[in-house]
Amino acid sequence: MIAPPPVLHSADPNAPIKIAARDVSVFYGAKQALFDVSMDIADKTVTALIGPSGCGKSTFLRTMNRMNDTIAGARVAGRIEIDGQDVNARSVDPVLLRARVGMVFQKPNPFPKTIYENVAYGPRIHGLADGKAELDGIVEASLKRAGLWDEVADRLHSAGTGLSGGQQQRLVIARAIAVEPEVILMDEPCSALDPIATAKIEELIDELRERYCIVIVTHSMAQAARVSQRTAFFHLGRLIEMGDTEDIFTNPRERRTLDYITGRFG
Ligand SMILES: Nc1ncnc2c1ncn2[C@@H]1O[C@H](COP(=O)(O)OP(=O)(O)OP(=O)(O)O)[C@@H](O)[C@H]1O
Repeated sequence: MIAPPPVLHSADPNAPIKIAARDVSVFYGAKQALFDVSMDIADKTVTALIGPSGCGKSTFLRTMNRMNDTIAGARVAGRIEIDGQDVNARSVDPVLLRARVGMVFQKPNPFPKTIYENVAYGPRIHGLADGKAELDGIVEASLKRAGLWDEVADRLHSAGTGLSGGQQQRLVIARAIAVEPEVILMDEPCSALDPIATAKIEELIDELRERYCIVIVTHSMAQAARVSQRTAFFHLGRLIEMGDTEDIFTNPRERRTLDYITGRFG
């Protein structure tokens, strides 16, 4: 049997619940991809979603900021609350929701604009800055928090797409941070990166959890063990079990979880 990866950080049992999902199902046309998923996600914690390809991790992640709304034929049933507010309520503006619940994708996707504009765009359209000096301050603070400032301070007006893959991913994280999110969703944020860039993003995720609720989809169990405090294991569209990362990797309750983390399938 393959030994489970060592878990680096333990969960805080007192962390308040930020996101509550109840009986969430998702359909793509006639096909049901997610079945009655219920889960509480703690604030200021990194929660990893793991499971074999096609098990519904990304689909579930997208329910939290209504990104499934953008997929033709997708339908979400059940309830997702963030701080007690139903994210699917008619009164919720999905654009504002996606600022509160930012998202980082597998492939870095900076806008075809300068580094400065990538970060300034969101605060500008959401009216978060009163004048140029304040906007400059937000750009600098966001790039610093994303661990990128020192590498780009002297070229803020060059293209964001000219950065390395790892730098672009940190730029995208700075862009998400700039609009003062509460939650950051990450869908395999390191899968297009080399090991050094991956290590930097993982360090950053660990720093960011002091301020944000972070949910990360990852194919790498070693990564889940390194960055998360809570882990949810999905299989065939169902949540099989969720617990402290340490428990999931050392003492899972379910046979399917054990088989997955020990590499018997996946
Ligand atoms: N836009 C879509 N249209 C139709 N079916 C979809 C769509 N997106 C996902 N699915 C299907 O829904 C199921 C869950 O997919 P999802 O991408 O959520 O899984 P995943 O666990 O994130 O997979 P992976 O690890 O491969 O990214 C799969 O059967 C997939 O084929």
